Amino acid sequence: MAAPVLETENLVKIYGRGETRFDALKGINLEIGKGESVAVVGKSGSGKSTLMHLLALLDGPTHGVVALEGRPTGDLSAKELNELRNSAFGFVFQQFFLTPNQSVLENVTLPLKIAGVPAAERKRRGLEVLEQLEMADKADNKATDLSGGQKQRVVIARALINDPSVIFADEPTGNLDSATSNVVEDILFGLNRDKGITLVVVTHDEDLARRCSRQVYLVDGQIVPSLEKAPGDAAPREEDRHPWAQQPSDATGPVRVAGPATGEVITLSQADAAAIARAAQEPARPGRHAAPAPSTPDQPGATA
Ligand SMILES: Nc1ncnc2c1ncn2[C@@H]1O[C@H](COP(=O)(O)OP(=O)(O)OP(=O)(O)O)[C@@H](O)[C@H]1O
Repeated sequence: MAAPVLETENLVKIYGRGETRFDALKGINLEIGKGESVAVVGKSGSGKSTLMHLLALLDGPTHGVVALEGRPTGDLSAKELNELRNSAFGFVFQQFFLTPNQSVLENVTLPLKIAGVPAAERKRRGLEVLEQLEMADKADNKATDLSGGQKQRVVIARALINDPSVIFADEPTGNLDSATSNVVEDILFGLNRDKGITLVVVTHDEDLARRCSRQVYLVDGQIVPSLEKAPGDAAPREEDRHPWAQQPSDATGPVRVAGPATGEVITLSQADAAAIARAAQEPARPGRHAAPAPSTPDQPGATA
Protein backbone atom coordinates (compact mmCIF):
# COMPACT_ATOMS: atom_id res chain seq x y z
CA MET A 1 0.00 0.00 0.00
CA ALA A 2 1.11 3.57 -0.68
CA ALA A 3 2.09 5.66 2.37
CA PRO A 4 -1.03 6.02 4.50
CA VAL A 5 -2.81 9.33 4.30
CA LEU A 6 -5.12 8.25 7.13
CA GLU A 7 -4.49 5.73 9.89
CA THR A 8 -6.51 4.72 12.88
CA GLU A 9 -5.39 2.90 15.96
CA ASN A 10 -7.88 1.09 18.16
CA LEU A 11 -10.62 3.59 17.38
CA VAL A 12 -13.52 3.36 19.81
CA LYS A 13 -16.69 5.47 19.72
CA ILE A 14 -19.22 5.19 22.51
CA TYR A 15 -22.42 7.19 22.38
CA GLY A 16 -24.37 7.91 25.57
CA ARG A 17 -23.70 6.39 28.98
CA GLY A 18 -25.23 4.06 31.50
CA GLU A 19 -28.35 2.43 30.14
CA THR A 20 -28.22 4.44 26.93
CA ARG A 21 -24.57 3.57 26.23
CA PHE A 22 -23.99 2.37 22.70
CA ASP A 23 -20.62 1.14 21.46
CA ALA A 24 -20.72 2.24 17.82
CA LEU A 25 -17.07 1.48 16.99
CA LYS A 26 -15.20 -1.20 18.89
CA GLY A 27 -11.51 -0.84 18.10
CA ILE A 28 -10.97 0.00 14.44
CA ASN A 29 -7.46 -0.36 13.02
CA LEU A 30 -7.36 0.90 9.48
CA GLU A 31 -4.83 2.36 7.07
CA ILE A 32 -5.88 4.22 3.97
CA GLY A 33 -3.11 4.69 1.44
CA LYS A 34 -2.61 7.82 -0.66
CA GLY A 35 -4.58 7.52 -3.86
CA GLU A 36 -6.69 4.57 -2.72
CA SER A 37 -10.44 4.44 -3.19
CA VAL A 38 -12.03 2.77 -0.20
CA ALA A 39 -15.67 1.77 0.18
CA VAL A 40 -16.99 1.46 3.73
CA VAL A 41 -19.76 -1.10 3.55
CA GLY A 42 -22.12 -2.60 6.12
CA LYS A 43 -25.74 -2.75 7.04
CA SER A 44 -27.62 0.13 8.60
CA GLY A 45 -26.32 0.95 12.07
CA SER A 46 -23.02 -0.91 11.62
CA GLY A 47 -21.03 2.28 12.22
CA LYS A 48 -20.13 3.42 8.71
CA SER A 49 -21.04 7.08 9.14
CA THR A 50 -19.50 7.16 12.60
CA LEU A 51 -16.22 5.86 11.17
CA MET A 52 -16.38 8.33 8.30
CA HIS A 53 -17.00 11.25 10.68
CA LEU A 54 -14.02 10.25 12.83
CA LEU A 55 -11.74 9.80 9.80
CA ALA A 56 -12.86 13.19 8.50
CA LEU A 57 -12.15 14.81 11.88
CA LEU A 58 -15.77 15.92 12.15
CA ASP A 59 -16.06 14.14 15.48
CA GLY A 60 -13.58 12.82 18.01
CA PRO A 61 -13.19 9.21 19.18
CA THR A 62 -13.90 8.06 22.73
CA HIS A 63 -10.56 6.26 22.62
CA GLY A 64 -7.93 5.69 20.00
CA VAL A 65 -6.12 7.72 17.40
CA VAL A 66 -6.75 9.14 13.96
CA ALA A 67 -3.54 10.20 12.22
CA LEU A 68 -3.45 12.32 9.09
CA GLU A 69 -0.25 12.01 7.03
CA GLY A 70 1.34 10.28 10.01
CA ARG A 71 0.40 13.02 12.45
CA PRO A 72 -1.94 12.14 15.32
CA THR A 73 -4.82 14.61 15.47
CA GLY A 74 -6.04 14.08 19.04
CA ASP A 75 -4.24 17.08 20.49
CA LEU A 76 -5.30 19.60 17.88
CA SER A 77 -7.51 22.51 18.93
CA ALA A 78 -10.94 23.01 17.35
CA LYS A 79 -9.50 25.86 15.27
CA GLU A 80 -6.62 23.71 14.03
CA LEU A 81 -9.02 20.89 13.20
CA ASN A 82 -11.25 23.27 11.24
CA GLU A 83 -8.31 24.54 9.24
CA LEU A 84 -7.00 21.04 8.61
CA ARG A 85 -10.40 19.82 7.43
CA ASN A 86 -10.90 22.84 5.25
CA SER A 87 -7.51 22.46 3.55
CA ALA A 88 -7.08 18.69 3.34
CA PHE A 89 -10.57 17.29 2.88
CA GLY A 90 -13.49 17.63 0.52
CA PHE A 91 -16.97 16.48 1.49
CA VAL A 92 -19.71 15.03 -0.65
CA PHE A 93 -22.28 14.51 2.09
CA GLN A 94 -26.00 14.66 1.67
CA GLN A 95 -26.37 16.57 4.90
CA PHE A 96 -23.97 19.26 3.65
CA PHE A 97 -26.64 20.82 1.53
CA LEU A 98 -26.06 23.64 -0.84
CA THR A 99 -27.25 26.98 0.52
CA PRO A 100 -30.42 27.57 -1.52
CA ASN A 101 -30.38 31.37 -1.66
CA GLN A 102 -26.80 31.59 -2.81
CA SER A 103 -25.50 31.20 -6.32
CA VAL A 104 -23.68 28.10 -7.51
CA LEU A 105 -20.41 30.06 -7.51
CA GLU A 106 -20.98 31.29 -3.93
CA ASN A 107 -21.70 27.74 -2.79
CA VAL A 108 -18.63 26.32 -4.49
CA THR A 109 -16.29 28.97 -3.13
CA LEU A 110 -17.54 28.84 0.45
CA PRO A 111 -14.46 26.89 1.70
CA LEU A 112 -12.23 29.60 0.20
CA LYS A 113 -14.25 32.30 1.94
CA ILE A 114 -13.79 30.45 5.23
CA ALA A 115 -10.07 30.27 4.51
CA GLY A 116 -9.98 34.08 3.95
CA VAL A 117 -9.17 33.99 0.22
CA PRO A 118 -9.92 37.36 -1.47
CA ALA A 119 -13.07 37.64 -3.63
CA ALA A 120 -11.37 37.91 -7.04
CA GLU A 121 -9.23 34.84 -6.38
CA ARG A 122 -12.31 32.97 -5.12
CA LYS A 123 -14.15 33.74 -8.32
CA ARG A 124 -11.23 32.68 -10.52
CA ARG A 125 -10.79 29.36 -8.74
CA GLY A 126 -14.52 28.76 -8.48
CA LEU A 127 -15.04 29.18 -12.22
CA GLU A 128 -12.03 26.99 -12.92
CA VAL A 129 -13.41 24.10 -10.89
CA LEU A 130 -16.94 24.57 -12.27
CA GLU A 131 -15.40 24.41 -15.73
CA GLN A 132 -13.85 21.04 -14.88
CA LEU A 133 -17.29 19.74 -13.98
CA GLU A 134 -18.94 21.34 -17.01
CA MET A 135 -21.01 23.59 -14.78
CA ALA A 136 -19.44 27.00 -15.47
CA ASP A 137 -22.53 28.14 -17.39
CA LYS A 138 -24.58 27.65 -14.21
CA ALA A 139 -22.26 29.74 -11.99
CA ASP A 140 -24.86 32.48 -11.46
CA ASN A 141 -27.84 30.14 -11.01
CA LYS A 142 -29.38 29.78 -7.60
CA ALA A 143 -28.40 26.41 -6.16
CA THR A 144 -32.08 25.45 -6.06
CA ASP A 145 -32.49 25.93 -9.80
CA LEU A 146 -30.59 22.79 -10.71
CA SER A 147 -31.35 19.15 -11.33
CA GLY A 148 -30.24 16.52 -8.82
CA GLY A 149 -27.20 15.49 -10.81
CA GLN A 150 -26.19 19.12 -11.34
CA LYS A 151 -26.49 19.77 -7.61
CA GLN A 152 -24.25 16.82 -6.90
CA ARG A 153 -21.70 18.15 -9.40
CA VAL A 154 -21.79 21.49 -7.55
CA VAL A 155 -21.20 19.62 -4.28
CA ILE A 156 -18.23 17.86 -5.89
CA ALA A 157 -16.94 21.20 -7.21
CA ARG A 158 -17.12 22.59 -3.68
CA ALA A 159 -15.31 19.51 -2.39
CA LEU A 160 -12.55 20.09 -4.95
CA ILE A 161 -12.05 23.82 -4.52
CA ASN A 162 -9.29 23.49 -1.95
CA ASP A 163 -7.39 20.83 -3.87
CA PRO A 164 -8.00 18.24 -1.15
CA SER A 165 -5.95 15.13 -0.59
CA VAL A 166 -9.02 13.15 0.50
CA ILE A 167 -12.65 13.31 -0.59
CA PHE A 168 -15.18 11.78 1.80
CA ALA A 169 -18.41 10.81 0.12
CA ASP A 170 -21.43 9.59 2.08
CA GLU A 171 -23.90 7.86 -0.26
CA PRO A 172 -22.85 10.19 -3.09
CA THR A 173 -25.31 8.64 -5.49
CA GLY A 174 -28.02 7.83 -2.96
CA ASN A 175 -30.74 10.03 -4.43
CA LEU A 176 -29.76 9.83 -8.07
CA ASP A 177 -31.11 7.70 -10.87
CA SER A 178 -28.83 5.10 -12.37
CA ALA A 179 -27.58 7.12 -15.36
CA THR A 180 -26.84 10.20 -13.24
CA SER A 181 -25.18 8.00 -10.61
CA ASN A 182 -22.82 6.70 -13.29
CA VAL A 183 -21.83 10.23 -14.25
CA VAL A 184 -21.21 11.27 -10.62
CA GLU A 185 -19.23 8.07 -9.97
CA ASP A 186 -17.18 8.61 -13.14
CA ILE A 187 -16.32 12.12 -11.93
CA LEU A 188 -15.25 10.87 -8.49
CA PHE A 189 -13.17 7.98 -9.85
CA GLY A 190 -11.71 10.27 -12.52
CA LEU A 191 -10.48 12.61 -9.77
CA ASN A 192 -9.07 9.62 -7.92
CA ARG A 193 -7.27 8.31 -11.02
CA ASP A 194 -6.12 11.57 -12.59
CA LYS A 195 -5.38 13.71 -9.54
CA GLY A 196 -4.52 10.98 -7.06
CA ILE A 197 -7.21 12.21 -4.66
CA THR A 198 -7.93 9.52 -2.07
CA LEU A 199 -11.60 8.54 -1.99
CA VAL A 200 -13.41 7.27 1.09
CA VAL A 201 -16.98 6.34 0.23
CA VAL A 202 -19.80 5.13 2.47
CA THR A 203 -22.34 3.35 0.35
CA HIS A 204 -25.07 0.74 0.24
CA ASP A 205 -24.61 0.53 -3.52
CA GLU A 206 -22.75 -2.69 -4.23
CA ASP A 207 -21.72 -1.61 -7.72
CA LEU A 208 -20.19 1.59 -6.39
CA ALA A 209 -18.43 -0.37 -3.64
CA ARG A 210 -17.02 -2.77 -6.19
CA ARG A 211 -15.61 0.09 -8.24
CA CYS A 212 -13.43 1.09 -5.29
CA SER A 213 -9.94 -0.40 -5.01
CA ARG A 214 -10.80 -1.74 -1.55
CA GLN A 215 -13.87 -2.52 0.52
CA VAL A 216 -13.92 -2.23 4.29
CA TYR A 217 -16.74 -4.29 5.79
CA LEU A 218 -18.22 -3.16 9.09
CA VAL A 219 -20.37 -5.37 11.30
CA ASP A 220 -21.54 -4.03 14.67
CA GLY A 221 -18.71 -1.51 14.86
CA GLN A 222 -15.95 -3.91 13.89
CA ILE A 223 -14.10 -4.54 10.66
CA VAL A 224 -14.64 -8.01 9.28
CA PRO A 225 -12.51 -9.57 6.57
CA SER A 226 -12.67 -7.84 3.26
CA LEU A 227 -13.16 -9.86 0.14
CA GLU A 228 -9.88 -8.85 -1.44
CA LYS A 229 -7.06 -11.37 -1.33
CA ALA A 230 -4.22 -10.73 1.05
CA PRO A 231 -1.00 -9.39 -0.49
CA GLY A 232 1.12 -12.27 -1.75
CA ASP A 233 -1.70 -14.81 -1.38
CA ALA A 234 -2.56 -17.20 -4.12
CA ALA A 235 -6.08 -16.69 -5.41
CA PRO A 236 -8.29 -17.71 -2.48
CA ARG A 237 -10.67 -20.62 -2.82
CA GLU A 238 -14.33 -19.64 -2.81
CA GLU A 239 -14.85 -21.20 0.62
CA ASP A 240 -11.91 -19.18 1.95
CA ARG A 241 -13.16 -15.96 0.40
CA HIS A 242 -16.69 -16.28 1.76
CA PRO A 243 -16.46 -18.59 4.75
CA TRP A 244 -19.77 -17.26 6.07
CA ALA A 245 -21.46 -18.58 2.94
CA GLN A 246 -20.52 -22.11 3.97
CA GLN A 247 -22.71 -22.10 7.04
CA PRO A 248 -25.73 -24.41 6.87
CA SER A 249 -28.78 -22.31 6.05
CA ASP A 250 -30.72 -23.60 9.08
CA ALA A 251 -27.97 -22.65 11.56
CA THR A 252 -29.27 -20.35 14.30
CA GLY A 253 -26.32 -19.53 16.55
CA PRO A 254 -23.50 -17.07 15.94
CA VAL A 255 -21.27 -17.75 12.95
CA ARG A 256 -17.54 -18.01 13.58
CA VAL A 257 -15.42 -17.29 10.54
CA ALA A 258 -11.67 -17.15 9.99
CA GLY A 259 -10.63 -14.00 8.14
CA PRO A 260 -8.98 -15.01 4.87
CA ALA A 261 -6.35 -12.31 5.20
CA THR A 262 -5.53 -12.60 8.89
CA GLY A 263 -6.79 -15.97 10.08
CA GLU A 264 -8.32 -14.12 13.02
CA VAL A 265 -11.55 -15.74 14.18
CA ILE A 266 -14.53 -13.41 14.20
CA THR A 267 -18.00 -14.06 15.51
CA LEU A 268 -20.91 -12.77 13.45
CA SER A 269 -24.62 -12.98 14.05
CA GLN A 270 -26.53 -15.14 11.56
CA ALA A 271 -28.17 -12.04 10.13
CA ASP A 272 -24.88 -10.22 9.61
CA ALA A 273 -23.21 -13.29 8.10
CA ALA A 274 -26.11 -13.76 5.72
CA ALA A 275 -26.10 -10.08 4.75
CA ILE A 276 -22.39 -10.14 4.02
CA ALA A 277 -22.67 -13.38 2.09
CA ARG A 278 -25.45 -11.87 -0.01
CA ALA A 279 -23.45 -8.69 -0.64
CA ALA A 280 -20.41 -10.78 -1.61
CA GLN A 281 -22.21 -13.05 -3.98
CA GLU A 282 -24.86 -10.95 -5.68
CA PRO A 283 -23.93 -10.19 -9.29
CA ALA A 284 -23.83 -6.57 -10.44
CA ARG A 285 -27.22 -5.24 -11.46
CA PRO A 286 -27.50 -5.33 -15.25
CA GLY A 287 -27.18 -2.02 -17.00
CA ARG A 288 -25.07 -0.18 -14.40
CA HIS A 289 -21.74 1.02 -15.79
CA ALA A 290 -22.33 -0.89 -18.96
CA ALA A 291 -23.81 1.89 -21.03
CA PRO A 292 -21.77 4.99 -21.90
CA ALA A 293 -22.63 7.98 -19.76
CA PRO A 294 -24.99 10.41 -21.45
CA SER A 295 -23.59 13.83 -22.20
CA THR A 296 -26.55 15.56 -20.53
CA PRO A 297 -26.84 13.42 -17.44
CA ASP A 298 -29.27 15.23 -15.27
CA GLN A 299 -32.74 13.89 -15.01
CA PRO A 300 -35.64 16.08 -14.07
CA GLY A 301 -37.01 15.26 -10.67
CA ALA A 302 -33.78 13.88 -9.21
CA THR A 303 -32.73 15.48 -5.96
CA ALA A 304 -29.37 15.83 -4.27
N1 LIG B 1 -25.27 10.77 18.23
C1 LIG B 1 -25.60 9.50 18.49
N2 LIG B 1 -26.08 9.16 19.71
C2 LIG B 1 -26.40 7.88 20.00
N3 LIG B 1 -26.27 6.86 19.13
C3 LIG B 1 -25.80 7.15 17.91
C4 LIG B 1 -25.44 8.47 17.53
N4 LIG B 1 -24.99 8.44 16.25
C5 LIG B 1 -25.08 7.14 15.84
N5 LIG B 1 -25.54 6.38 16.85
C6 LIG B 1 -25.75 4.92 16.81
O1 LIG B 1 -24.53 4.32 16.43
C7 LIG B 1 -24.77 3.25 15.52
C8 LIG B 1 -23.97 3.48 14.25
O2 LIG B 1 -24.50 4.59 13.59
P1 LIG B 1 -24.01 5.03 12.15
O3 LIG B 1 -24.77 6.23 11.75
O4 LIG B 1 -22.53 5.12 12.17
O5 LIG B 1 -24.43 3.75 11.27
P2 LIG B 1 -24.40 3.55 9.69
O6 LIG B 1 -23.74 2.24 9.46
O7 LIG B 1 -23.82 4.73 9.03
O8 LIG B 1 -25.95 3.43 9.37
P3 LIG B 1 -26.77 3.88 8.07
O9 LIG B 1 -26.33 2.98 6.97
O10 LIG B 1 -28.19 3.62 8.48
O11 LIG B 1 -26.50 5.33 7.84
C9 LIG B 1 -26.28 3.20 15.30
O12 LIG B 1 -26.83 2.19 16.11
C10 LIG B 1 -26.76 4.56 15.75
O13 LIG B 1 -28.06 4.51 16.25
